[in-house]
Amino acid sequence: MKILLIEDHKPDAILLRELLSENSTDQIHLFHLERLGDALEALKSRAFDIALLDLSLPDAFGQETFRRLNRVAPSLPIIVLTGIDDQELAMDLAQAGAQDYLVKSELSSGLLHRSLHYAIERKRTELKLRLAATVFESTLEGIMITDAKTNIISVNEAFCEITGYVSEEIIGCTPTMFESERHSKAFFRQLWDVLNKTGQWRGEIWNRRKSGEVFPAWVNISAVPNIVDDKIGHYVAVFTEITELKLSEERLNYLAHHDPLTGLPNRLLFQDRLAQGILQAQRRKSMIAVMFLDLDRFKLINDTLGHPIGDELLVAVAERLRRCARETDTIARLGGDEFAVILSSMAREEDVEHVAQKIIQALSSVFCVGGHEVFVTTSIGITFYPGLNNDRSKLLEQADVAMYHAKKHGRNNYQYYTADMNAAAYERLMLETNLRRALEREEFRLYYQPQIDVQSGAVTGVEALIRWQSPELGLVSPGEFIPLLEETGLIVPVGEWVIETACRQMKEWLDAGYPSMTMAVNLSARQFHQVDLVERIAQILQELNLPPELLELELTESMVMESVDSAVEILHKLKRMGVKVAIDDFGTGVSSLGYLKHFPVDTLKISHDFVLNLPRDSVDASIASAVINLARNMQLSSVAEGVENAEQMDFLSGQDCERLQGYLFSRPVPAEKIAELLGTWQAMPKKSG
Ligand SMILES: Nc1nc2c(ncn2[C@@H]2O[C@@H]3COP(=O)(O)O[C@H]4[C@@H](O)[C@H](n5cnc6c(=O)[nH]c(N)nc65)O[C@@H]4COP(=O)(O)O[C@H]3[C@H]2O)c(=O)[nH]1
Repeated sequence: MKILLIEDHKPDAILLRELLSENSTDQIHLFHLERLGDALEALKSRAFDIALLDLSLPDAFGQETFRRLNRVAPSLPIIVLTGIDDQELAMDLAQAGAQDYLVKSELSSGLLHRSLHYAIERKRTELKLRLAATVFESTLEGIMITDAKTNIISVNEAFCEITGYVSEEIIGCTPTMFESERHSKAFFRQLWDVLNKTGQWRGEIWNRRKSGEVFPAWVNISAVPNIVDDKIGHYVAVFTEITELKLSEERLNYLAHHDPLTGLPNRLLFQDRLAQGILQAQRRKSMIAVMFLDLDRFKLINDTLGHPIGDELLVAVAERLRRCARETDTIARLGGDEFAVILSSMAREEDVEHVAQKIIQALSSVFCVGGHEVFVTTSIGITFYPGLNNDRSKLLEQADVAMYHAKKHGRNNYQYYTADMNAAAYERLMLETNLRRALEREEFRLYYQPQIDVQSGAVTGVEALIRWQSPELGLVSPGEFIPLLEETGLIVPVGEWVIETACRQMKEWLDAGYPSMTMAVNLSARQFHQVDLVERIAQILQELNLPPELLELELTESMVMESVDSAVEILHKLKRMGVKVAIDDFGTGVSSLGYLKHFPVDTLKISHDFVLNLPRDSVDASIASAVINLARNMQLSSVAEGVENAEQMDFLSGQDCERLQGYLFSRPVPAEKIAELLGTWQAMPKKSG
């Protein structure tokens, strides 16, 4: 024990030293100083367990002596040494924080040792309590302490702040004063059960503030046993208010289920409501209707007036739609300009007709958006549950298919899903529906198949071949969807996308330092006769700063023969621009060789139908060599496609076909693979011979 003795009276100091050394079980280190100033200085560099302080020193006297020492060392226990007449003063000092006082004339060794131990212990407890009180008052968590009967005996400042009461209004009451009525009796029963069994309960409780507002808090309640009998003496509840947390949780939840633009439920919430609606319809033996709406001409408005106006229009449409349905119905925005409605608990099918008409009517009046007056109409598809097909997962699809029927029926009308929209017709319609969206959703991909120059064995060109990466159907080949694109006219925008994407790709390869190659792109009949085709191509090439001769457009004979005059005109325009033209599948069509000389084309492409059985099939062999010869004589290039084996390759290169294309060299592959191929191909030996 390290003791600081501050005593100027030498005999007293000697006496104390002697008493301390008597009967001591502790190791005593006594550090004796006669002046307070010296003691204060010593405290700066040394630590002591306790101080024994005489109140009359040469440089300090009375209460002041204690106060100065206590101020400098507030955690040091101090025992005051007094004379017999100073007892009153000593008691005052005990009040001010001294741990004990000893009358010098009454000192004994035992008393001194007991007092030292007691003083040190008391100071330690006092410091601990003071720390606990500081924590209690300064913590951000609200703390409430009750007795065993749940009468509140203490609350901290934070608790008052959270609840809005002052402590006097709370003390003596029970926690029921905060009840929010958000929890059942069973909830509290279980809380008490757990608390009494385990001594602790943690969870979320909604309470009520003085203002009446309810708020959520994370609460940790501990049962504190009495020291004496180990029975529960107090309950301590610590409250962390989580209103902010709850709000952000609710906000996140809202965002996950709503369309941020219109505030309407999104597809996820729609599906959820649909599932609930179906269950309810089953229970109540009632009916629900699902409507699928798409705005006619929205894309046009969006493209011409810009996206911000398009967005404004969607918000206005959502608002009008909201007014057409009841509280219990759901109106959702599925994406883009597509909306869906669930009409719940319908008594009769005719009710839906009424709503559909109301919607058409509501949207038919002019919209004023961004200073523009615009008109939109809507096509609506309707289906029912229970209905023709009780497959719940197909309800939205059925309404979607019916909506396309409405579009086909001249838009601005509604159609019910009917049985004849199923099976093949349904499949086809679904395909069409999905194809319509594929471009917007960026589901088309271009694959590239290399063309090998027979002379050098190098890749001198690629053919761009479209694929559709459909989320529902997987990777679809063009044979399955090009005819439908043609039929619906969608081939025009899709074809333009193909040209642009292929050109961009070529530019990328050139910029990356690969040798320049021909990019062959298929054109469809409808695209070929598109009025601004040549201008569009010129624009794309110019924008990308690409040499036009690197683009080779593949046409079929029938496309050119369909209307020869206009075809010749277009071909001349392309020729003037410098773009190359190949006749695909040459020999399979109806072209008269006589016409060929009028057509400014650059390449004849031999169909894989003729390549397939080379060289054994003598008819195919003579057609293939005739086409190659014809090309050579007319100074045209020749390409054979569908080369799958070495015999075919040998025959064709033997006939001096210029370029070969087929699985023997590579299947059509994504662009990255071509880059890889180009890296290795140049080093490959020439294939023929
Ligand atoms: N059996 C066999 N087949 C081979 C071999 N090498 C290549 N092929 C396939 O033969 C087709 C050649 O294209 P195509 O005659 O222009 O015939 C194309 C073309 O007419 C059309 N097409 C493809 N992409 C487009 C496009 O972007 N626009 C238009 N309008 N039509 C396209 O779809 C047709 C089919 O395209 P794909 O399915 O990609 O089929 C491609 C290709 O994958 C081989 O060694 N053996």
